[in-house]
Amino acid sequence: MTLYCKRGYKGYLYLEDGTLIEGCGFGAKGIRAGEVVFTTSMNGYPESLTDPSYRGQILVITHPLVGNYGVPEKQRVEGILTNFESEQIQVEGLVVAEETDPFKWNSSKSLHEWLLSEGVPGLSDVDTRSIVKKVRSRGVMMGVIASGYEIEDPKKFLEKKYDEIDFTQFTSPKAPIVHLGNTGETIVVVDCGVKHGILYQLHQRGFTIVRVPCKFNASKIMDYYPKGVVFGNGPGNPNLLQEVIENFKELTEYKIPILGICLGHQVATLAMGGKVNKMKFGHRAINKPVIDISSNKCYITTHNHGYGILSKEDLPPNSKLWFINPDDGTIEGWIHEKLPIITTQFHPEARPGPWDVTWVFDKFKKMVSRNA
Ligand SMILES: NC(=O)CC[C@H](N)C(=O)O
Repeated sequence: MTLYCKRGYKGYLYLEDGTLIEGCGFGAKGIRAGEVVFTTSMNGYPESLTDPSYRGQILVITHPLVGNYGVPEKQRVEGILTNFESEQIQVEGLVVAEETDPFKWNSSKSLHEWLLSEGVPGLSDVDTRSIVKKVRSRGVMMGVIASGYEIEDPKKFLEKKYDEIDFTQFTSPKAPIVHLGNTGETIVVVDCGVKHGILYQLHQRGFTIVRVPCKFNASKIMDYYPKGVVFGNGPGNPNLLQEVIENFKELTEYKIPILGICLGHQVATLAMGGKVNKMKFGHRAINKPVIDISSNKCYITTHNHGYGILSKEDLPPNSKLWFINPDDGTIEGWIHEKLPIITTQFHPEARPGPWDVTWVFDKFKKMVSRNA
């Protein structure tokens, strides 16, 4: 059967296990390598594609039709984006079953035009379910995506392994960035590639936010006289971030309230003596259940992680299990018993996803005012 490609060019996905998948190219013509991961989110592609945690990854969206509500114009509150998670597309490439032109009044461009304008290759008209089945049974693997080109020597692109690259060098700001609030209280956000959804939740609670480069040390952080510190999400393998882990440890000497989210939760775990390991294929979706052990309530939450605390034995000493994932038993959050530290592996800010757990930010605010 001949493939009709509406953008006029073909595309390919090569998987590390030797599989070659042919489809249609869209977005920018180009070839890129990355770890192939999938999300089962039904919506929220503007947020997912701009989430810096996806740096170094080729994202497969399992929802069968992507692009129908287009791409909005950027909107901001006090410099914080309210409808994207960062300034640019972060994924290395995008794979979908079908991409479509938009049918929405506030769309400024199509998914195709957006990828084109940002130089990101897309692949459509492929069986995304077969890719997911492979990734689920073999575990995540590296891949090469090509749009408008054939992949002649895929191995050439696969010399570097995702787990060995510190992607925060691409996603962390080079100098501090300030977003003013109205309470006079400052929170420092250690920004390894923080989602604007996290900044927005902090801003809504009145804090002035100082985003500092990922590797800022504890005394430089304390120079801002913060009331609390947030270690946010970010890309790649947390075990490579020794400097950030050391800074976290030093910061605990000040006994300042700390909230760790996703990569921040992993850094906190490693700093406090726990273990974080690679998962087989991770959690990426906007409908993942977590159980709050303290209340026995289940919440539906947003996830995007490929590493995690895989069992209770890997929790840091002196920490109390807070959230657990009932699907696979992995740890989704802990509370320190002696220091004011709380962490979540999931994303309490959602974006995209349900806002069931934004109360985690209220809990952090209470910790901050108790400490004031
Ligand atoms: N969203 C995140 O912060 C992801 C953390 C880490 N890069 C992981 O994949 O597990």
